[in-house]
Amino acid sequence: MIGRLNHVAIAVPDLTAAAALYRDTLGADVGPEQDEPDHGVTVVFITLPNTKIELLHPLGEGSPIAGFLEKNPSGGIHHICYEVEDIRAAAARLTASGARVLGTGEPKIGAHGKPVLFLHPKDFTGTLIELEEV
Ligand SMILES: CC[C@H](C(=O)O)C(=O)SCCNC(=O)CCNC(=O)[C@H](O)C(C)(C)COP(=O)(O)OP(=O)(O)OC[C@H]1O[C@@H](n2cnc3c(N)ncnc32)[C@H](O)[C@@H]1OP(=O)(O)O
Ligand SMILES: [Co+2]
Repeated sequence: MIGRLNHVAIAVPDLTAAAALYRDTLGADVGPEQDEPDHGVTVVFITLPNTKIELLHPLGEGSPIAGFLEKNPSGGIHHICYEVEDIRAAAARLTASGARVLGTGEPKIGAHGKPVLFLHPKDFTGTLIELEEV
């Protein structure tokens, strides 16, 4: 069911500083800041030869990553995103296996304009998993 690793997301306390670190210190290909109000975050994508890094910062009230940054004030790896061919079939299979699909269970459109869903970290070895339909 899961395919390629689409991205690894890092929550950061200062998005501009983190983007500059990847651009200037690590010499990476760093994209622009992208507000994603429907997800309560601002993101910056860093394109690597074999996958992407997604820098995340809270946007607005009630951001789903605010609690994570309170617990990890320096930032930290927030989630990993795997690609799937059919996100609704994947969600149904996962729910049937007893895993929790977060939110309403309906996919939202993510930062790449594709449907995404999230799986509860407590069901997957303490790791927040995002699925993106490609
Ligand atoms: C623009 C879209 C973009 C894209 O790629 O397209 C994105 O990726 S958007 C990313 C931001 N959106 C989300 O993360 C949505 C899904 N996340 C959530 O719904 C919450 O973050 C949730 C429910 C996973 C955690 O929320 P919160 O921290 O407020 O809840 P709790 O404190 O009750 O946490 C429960 C339990 O889980 C542990 N936890 C929380 N976050 C993580 C994490 N990122 N990785 C691992 N574990 C996590 C937390 O410590 C609690 O554990 P406990 O032992 O009970 O203390
Ligand atoms: Co993501």
